[in-house]
Amino acid sequence: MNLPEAFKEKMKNLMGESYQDLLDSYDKPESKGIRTNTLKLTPKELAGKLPFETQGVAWCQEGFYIDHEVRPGKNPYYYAGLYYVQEPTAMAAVEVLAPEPGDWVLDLCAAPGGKSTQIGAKLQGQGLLVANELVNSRAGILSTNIERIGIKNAIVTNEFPERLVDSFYQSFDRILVDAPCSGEGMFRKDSGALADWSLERVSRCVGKQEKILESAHRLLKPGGVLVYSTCTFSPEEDEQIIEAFIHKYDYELESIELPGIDDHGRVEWTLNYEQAIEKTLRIMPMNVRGEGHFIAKLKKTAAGSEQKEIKQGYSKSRLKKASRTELLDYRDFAKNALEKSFYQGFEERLYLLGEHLYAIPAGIALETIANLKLLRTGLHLGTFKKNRFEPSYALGMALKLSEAKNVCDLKDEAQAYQYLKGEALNIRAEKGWILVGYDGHPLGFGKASEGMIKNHYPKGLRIRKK
Ligand SMILES: C[S@@+](CC[C@H](N)C(=O)[O-])C[C@H]1O[C@@H](n2cnc3c(N)ncnc32)[C@H](O)[C@@H]1O
Repeated sequence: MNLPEAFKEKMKNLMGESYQDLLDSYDKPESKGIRTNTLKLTPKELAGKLPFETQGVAWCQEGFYIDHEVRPGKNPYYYAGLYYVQEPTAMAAVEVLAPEPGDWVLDLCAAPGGKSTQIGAKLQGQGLLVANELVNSRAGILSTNIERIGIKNAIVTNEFPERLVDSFYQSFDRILVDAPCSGEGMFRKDSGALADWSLERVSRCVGKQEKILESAHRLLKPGGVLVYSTCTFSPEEDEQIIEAFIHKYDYELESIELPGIDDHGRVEWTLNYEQAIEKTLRIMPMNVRGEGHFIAKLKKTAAGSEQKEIKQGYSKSRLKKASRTELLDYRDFAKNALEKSFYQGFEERLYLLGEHLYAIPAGIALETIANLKLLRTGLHLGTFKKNRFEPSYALGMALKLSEAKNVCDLKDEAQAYQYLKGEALNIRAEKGWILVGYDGHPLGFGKASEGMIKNHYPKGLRIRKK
């Protein structure tokens, strides 16, 4: 691999004897992985269904290595949201974050959503996930991934991290900062990171990371956990930034124990020889089957001294509580198409954004999020069209087949592709909205009439060919 000279020189100076091992690792094939979506099934159930070989990932019970020839995005189970395609070492950061059902969790740099979907699965629908992404086009992809995985309790924002502080000052139990970085650990996998690399880029990344971490500090509850991760080797973006952070704010570094990874941050790569840096984790590609990462786990030991109140922006919000009459068509749909056990829990949390109906996550006060640029405010249930209610893709993916009254569970892969391509299905079913699934898991909605199921799979997601 053609590595930049300045990078090689820097790593040679830092790594000494093990430098050659790092160089050799670039000639090995990249590792590919998938992670089970435990909102839908167990790892064992998934492995039993897949048409390709899998091998467990030591540090993530839900993770599997797959052969580098396999194309996991080309399988109906992928579209059914049964797994997320994720590089195995990238699964480690959320294992360290270890969110629990009921937690309020913020993923500050979230797109395309590998770690957010992992957090969403660990929350099991309880608590709150705020997935934030600064770049608008990337935030759209994040939102679609969250929908495909079937996460009900997530808000997707498209903001500078500091803009979240007015709404969520010291609100989160756990925050992940999977920072934008110089990507040195991804050179094998991502030719863009290799082409863009320079020493100046490393310095620019440090500036961004410092700002993001400062916002994270203001957003985290006292006693809360902050996990910082990068996919780069440069000490400026790893050990040094964490050393400076714990010297500036009241945090303690916590030791990280992950099966299969036993390498730590280098105290000798810091500026002030902070011994606690040993508690951070380095994932180096010559020691582990996967790409390079750095992870630090920090506990906030004292409250911030700012006297900050959550801003009230309710009057500016376009989101409004839905009235009884506005909800008539939705209620008709819900009664006829869904099991009560699915929808009764969010009856009091129904909000309208224009013609779109959302069930916002429990515990969120509208005034706290009113001023934010929101891409998804919880579970998008559907859209009112000329006094009709049309269920959304997100709703289809958040349901179990057993929670819909009218269901067509396809067993044939060719028929599943027909649906995913946007074609009508020649199947006779009870008239009305019907949840179309493949092998026990939803793919999306259709509408049955006269011996046909009309396709309602979103146009933007349809696949062109098998
Ligand atoms: C390493 S990627 C995140 C990957 C993601 N966590 C995942 O697992 O799929 C970093 C993200 O930070 C975003 N970003 C770039 N500049 C940023 C900034 N100044 N503040 C916050 N996020 C930023 C990038 O657009 C990118 O999506």
